[in-house]
Amino acid sequence: MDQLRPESSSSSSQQHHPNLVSDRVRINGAVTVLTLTADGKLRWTGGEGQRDLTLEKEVLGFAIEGAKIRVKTVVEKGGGICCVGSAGTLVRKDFVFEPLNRDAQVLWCRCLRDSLDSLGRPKRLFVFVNPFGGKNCASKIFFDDVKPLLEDAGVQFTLQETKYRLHAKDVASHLDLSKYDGIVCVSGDGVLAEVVNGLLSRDDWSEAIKMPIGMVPAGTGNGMVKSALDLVGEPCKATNAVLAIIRGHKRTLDVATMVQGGVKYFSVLMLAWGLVADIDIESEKYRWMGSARLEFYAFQRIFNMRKYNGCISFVPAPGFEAYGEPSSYSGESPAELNSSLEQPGKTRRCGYQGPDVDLTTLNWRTINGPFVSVWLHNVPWGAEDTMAAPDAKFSDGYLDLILIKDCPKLFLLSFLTQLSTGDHVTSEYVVYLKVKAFILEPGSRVEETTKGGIIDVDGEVLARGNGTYKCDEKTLMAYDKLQIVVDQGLATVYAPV
Ligand SMILES: Nc1ncnc2c1ncn2[C@@H]1O[C@H](COP(=O)(O)OP(=O)(O)OP(=O)(O)O)[C@@H](O)[C@H]1O
Repeated sequence: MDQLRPESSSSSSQQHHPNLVSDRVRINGAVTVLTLTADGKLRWTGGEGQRDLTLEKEVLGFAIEGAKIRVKTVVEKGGGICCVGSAGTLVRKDFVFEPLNRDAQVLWCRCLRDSLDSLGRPKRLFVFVNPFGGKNCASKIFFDDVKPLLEDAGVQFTLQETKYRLHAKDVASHLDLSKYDGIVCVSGDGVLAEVVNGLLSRDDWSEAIKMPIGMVPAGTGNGMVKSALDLVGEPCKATNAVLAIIRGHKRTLDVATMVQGGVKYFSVLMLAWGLVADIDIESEKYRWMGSARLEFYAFQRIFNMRKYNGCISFVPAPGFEAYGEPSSYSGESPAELNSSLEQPGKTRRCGYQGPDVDLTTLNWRTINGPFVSVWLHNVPWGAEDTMAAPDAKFSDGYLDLILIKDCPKLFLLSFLTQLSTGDHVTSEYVVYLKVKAFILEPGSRVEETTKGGIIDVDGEVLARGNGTYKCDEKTLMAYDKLQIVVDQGLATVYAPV
């Protein structure tokens, strides 16, 4: 047996990679040489010439079956060791080999185990499944696509179906995180936002928020997972999303802290006020239409275009200082913010209180309304078919602001159709810039001054003005001035790199 000692991972950067183990084994009844290299390649010669599997990319795990070893892999249909089908689609495929004696089997298992362990993949995951997200198919997605891959990879998981709104937040705020390597949301963006809010509400928030969060698309929007997969050109499919989690690659993600008085909310995806919020939230009336409700209601909003009074102030990112008029900080002073929850009789504040920056010293700019649409975005995609902010980055420390002050009604048609490509931001009616901090002062509709608008954050209603859809429902914040500051890379998500 040509066996070499396992070498440190630093050797993987060398050009010639020594073998961890190389030995004669039986594959499909024929004896051939199988080699595991120190750079993580499993290589053999079969009937069709030399074959190889990359541990990092294709191998999920392995299992002992009598004298054989079954290697669980995922390969592209039409490539790798699978022969038929359309390229780009990932399929599970087993590769079975039989070492020629018991000692060799033990050695193969040890080397495969050590190699897989050195990849730093998660071993224990806490999985949320929202059975009512999207088209109510999250449970099916979990059992058909997620569970088999986790089992192939030997990942232990604890499954929690969400039973009510904010259930994921409640669980994340109390979960014993020492038992898990990551949290997974088989859901839309709403549950992801709840998990982030739960983690940041804990006393140990600074450690808790480092817990990697994985996303599997099973909601209506799925903007975060679409953004993560699209960055590397992968399709927004459950299999690709689960593989990103199993492989354990991570990215940091900016978190926006929204504050109004003593009330806080942490956002990871977007804030919309005006056109986009109205379409997103008010189209709920037509939920029975399925996804067509958005287009249907968008037409109503275009031909009956609303404008909103109000004002926005922002701290521009370097290079965007020319937008708006210079102004000074008009939000609550740090002292005011602190005093709002520190009165006698109020409970002790726990959890993250937002970034510790002196907003009064920053370079504020202001734009006065009316506005057709105000939209802040943290990542490029707001939904699988909506590239809201093509220049947005996961952790650049800024939110992308997409602003329409005024425009012809018919422009909104092209605006909405161009959302699928991101071309809308190049329009003469759209202002597109990056901001570090933001103050929204939402006002009434220009045409019906007794009515206000809706503030939509990560797909949920943060605040509703008078006379809006479902305006009697309680919301976390009032339809009033609110302040947003971005924390660079505060959260961590599983994402292919
Ligand atoms: N069992 C439940 N009953 C009612 N609401 C729930 C339940 N579980 C989760 N939710 C709520 O559903 C909301 C949306 O969840 P999710 O993120 O999965 O989907 P989405 O894409 O954001 O929205 P959509 O519901 O439109 O698909 C979240 O606010 C969450 O709190």
